[in-house]
Parts: sequence; C-alpha cells; structure tokens
Amino acid sequence: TRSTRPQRLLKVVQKHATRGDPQSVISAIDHFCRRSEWAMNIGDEKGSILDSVVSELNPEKVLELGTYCGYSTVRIARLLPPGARLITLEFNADYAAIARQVIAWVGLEDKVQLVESASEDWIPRMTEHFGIETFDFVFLDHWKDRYLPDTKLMEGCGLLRKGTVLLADNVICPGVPDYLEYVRNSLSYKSCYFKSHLEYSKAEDGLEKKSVFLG
Ligand SMILES: O=C(NC/C=C/[C@H]1O[C@@H](n2cnc3c(NCCO)ncnc32)[C@H](O)[C@@H]1O)c1cc(-c2ccc(F)cc2)cc(O)c1O
Ligand SMILES: [Mg+2]
Repeated sequence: TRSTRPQRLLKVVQKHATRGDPQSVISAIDHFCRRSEWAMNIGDEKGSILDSVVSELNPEKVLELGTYCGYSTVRIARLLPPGARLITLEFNADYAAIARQVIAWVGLEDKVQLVESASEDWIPRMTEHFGIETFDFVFLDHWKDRYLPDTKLMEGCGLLRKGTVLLADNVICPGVPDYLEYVRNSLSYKSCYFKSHLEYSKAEDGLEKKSVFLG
C-alpha cells in the first residue's frame, strides 16, 4: 500500500538530514513541505517566532500538545538548556512512531519524552507520573477545538503558574475563536498576537502568546 505523508517525511529526514544535527532536520522537512508535499508543521516562518519565544524564556519544563511528526518538538528541544525537559503528547500511534524516529535522528531523546496518549488523559497525570508541578512553557498545536478545554484543564490541574507562557499555533488559519476570546478577555492572562503566514503558504496565520500573571 502507498506510504503515508509522515512516512515520506521521515524518509526525507533520513536521506537528507545529518544525524545529531537538528537544523539539518528542520531544513530538510521545510524543503520537502515547500517543494514536494505540504504538511501541517509550524514551518520556518512561524518556527522562527517559536524559536524567539523559547530562547527568551529559557524554560526548564515544557509541554507540547500535538507532536505530529516532531518538527516543532525538534525546534523547541534544540534550544533547551541542559537538564530541561520537553513532554510532548500525541495520540495517533502512526504519527507518534514517526516522531520518535525524527527525535532519535537528531539525538534529542534525553530532553524529550513523547507520551502516546490524548492530552485530556495525561494532563491530569503530569504531577503524579512525571513529578511536574507546573510548566514554564506550553505549545498548543493539536486539534483546534481542544485548545480551550485543555487550557482550562491545565488551569484546573494547577499546571499553570504565574509567568507560565502559552503559545498557540493557527489562531487565524484554521483559527481558534473560542480560545482567543477566552484568553484575550480573561483577566488572568495578558496576551499578544504575532502576525505571520500559514506554513509554506502566503495565507495569513499567526501565533498567540499568553503569559499567566494572576495565578
Ligand atoms: O489541524 C491542524 N493541526 C491539528 C494537529 C493534530 C496533531 O495533534 C494530534 N492530536 C490532536 N488532538 C490531540 C490530543 N487531544 C485532543 C483530542 O483528544 N491529544 C494528543 N494528540 C492530539 C493529532 O494526532 C495530530 O498529530 C492544523 C491544520 C492546518 C491547516 C491550515 C490550513 C489548511 F488549509 C489545512 C490545514 C495548519 C496547522 O498548522 C495545523 O496545526
Ligand atoms: Mg499548527
């Protein structure tokens, strides 16, 4: 049977990227998605904004919702200081298998823990299973109708502290209207919008960065 797009993306990484070199993996995936097959990675333009938010924050404990093929996982993990940890949740077994191989290719397994599970099942287990009380940085890039319920779940589980930064992809395209309305009107967040473009496209898209300042 025909291979899947994530399988073809992994082949491109294994053929064109250098083991242990995150930048070469990022470049190989971006080239493939721009020139051969579009895929829903954050991409290079929004990815640079993600890089600057992570670099400025220097987080120790990071949560990513929606791994897909691991492109943003690699972008984030490559910037983390020694001892920092990134937990990424992916409930599709096929995508998780691809992402594990991409993460292994760049040699970032010691910083990244991929949990093959739905976010709503694992957010409540972060403390007892990983000993994580609160996260410093959360990247949301999973189903768009799950950003708001999962944010409320993280609040309810006490995983967000004063200063925790949440960064959400696709706030314009495909869009996350309920999430935007909530975080822009809620008194416990201040937020800013980074205007950009949909990955590998000229369509408008953007990232919304929120920092929790009232615990
Ligand atoms: O739909 C988009 N992303 C979804 C990502 C889903 C990934 O995350 C995984 N996932 C989903 N929910 C959960 C979950 N928990 C929730 C469910 O229990 N727990 C764990 N993992 C979860 C999926 O298995 C996938 O791996 C998107 C679309 C466009 C787009 C724009 C324009 C177009 F024309 C077309 C497409 C651009 C983008 O950047 C996009 O991110
Ligand atoms: Mg996205």
